[in-house]
Amino acid sequence: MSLLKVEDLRVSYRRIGMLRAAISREPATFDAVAGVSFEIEAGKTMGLVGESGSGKSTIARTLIGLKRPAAGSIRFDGREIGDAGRTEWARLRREMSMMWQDPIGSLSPRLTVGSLVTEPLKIHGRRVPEGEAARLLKLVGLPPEFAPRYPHQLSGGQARRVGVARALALDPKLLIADEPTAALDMSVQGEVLNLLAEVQRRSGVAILVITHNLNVVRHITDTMAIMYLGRFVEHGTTAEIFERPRHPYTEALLSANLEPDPDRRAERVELSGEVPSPVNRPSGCDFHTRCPHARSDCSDAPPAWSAPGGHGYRCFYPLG
Ligand SMILES: Nc1ncnc2c1ncn2[C@@H]1O[C@H](COP(=O)(O)OP(=O)(O)OP(=O)(O)O)[C@@H](O)[C@H]1O
Repeated sequence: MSLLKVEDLRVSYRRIGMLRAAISREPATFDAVAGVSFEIEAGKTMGLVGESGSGKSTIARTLIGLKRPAAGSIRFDGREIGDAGRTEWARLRREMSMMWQDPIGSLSPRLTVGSLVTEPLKIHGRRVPEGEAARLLKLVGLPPEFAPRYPHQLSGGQARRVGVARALALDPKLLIADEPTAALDMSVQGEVLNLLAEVQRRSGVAILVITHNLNVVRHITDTMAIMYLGRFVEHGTTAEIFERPRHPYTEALLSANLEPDPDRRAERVELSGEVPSPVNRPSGCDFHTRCPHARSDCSDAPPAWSAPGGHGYRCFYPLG
């Protein structure tokens, strides 16, 4: 059974310029997430990939209850949570935890590492057992001597480790990691990804990784989805998508992000044009204005979602 099941999720924001919208009779809101469906099984890792503004953080904020869905369903551990009230969220926040971007900035500068990692227990009114800080630090490969230090005394990689320890303090079922390797050197990036994989093996936590870095996705995820303008353009197992991308946008991202493979994808696919805004979607396929393979009818109507054998994509003319 899936731990998290999201169906046709829509999340909207108010447009800027309400008065203009009112006069021109445009809708007052726009969909930053426009009908997204996915599942994550217990103990598995999914990657959510897309350029800035594609809606990744909006999905994360909705999953953890900071934003209400406009429509659709979010089932977590068998229960609908899209309409959960305050009391239920108090419980859910113990079971879903979020690792924010910006390792050092997201840690309170006045608390020691020891207090930071045990703080979630205190917030949820739990007793902090003797030696708990040392146990949590050990879980993320830091010695107990780190407990009295302050965030500004940590390197980027150590701050990430403290972020992971803090996120695991309440033994959550789902961990949402927003750009877990941002601003880290390549070698430290690898360490943090290995740490997440190791922590998952030991605790069985499911992980949703949000990133624009395809190397991160390739390294640790089982399944992945590629977002464009608030919709999935492709979704499937990570192995399948890397082996055989079907959507031209996925192909372009793969060719831009990864070391070129001399045998297969030697050519880099350059995308032309600006990323459109979800406030003013193009007609037809969202991607046709930048697609190197677009044909004249791609602007007529939006393509439907096809999912032969479970590997889904949204394109009239998928790659072979
Ligand atoms: N509070 C807000 N009010 C209005 N529009 C917003 C708000 N937050 C985000 N948006 C818009 O919603 C869309 C999706 O933004 P979102 O931050 O979810 O994208 P993202 O993929 O997470 O980007 P990034 O990688 O930069 O964090 C964008 O068009 C953005 O401008």
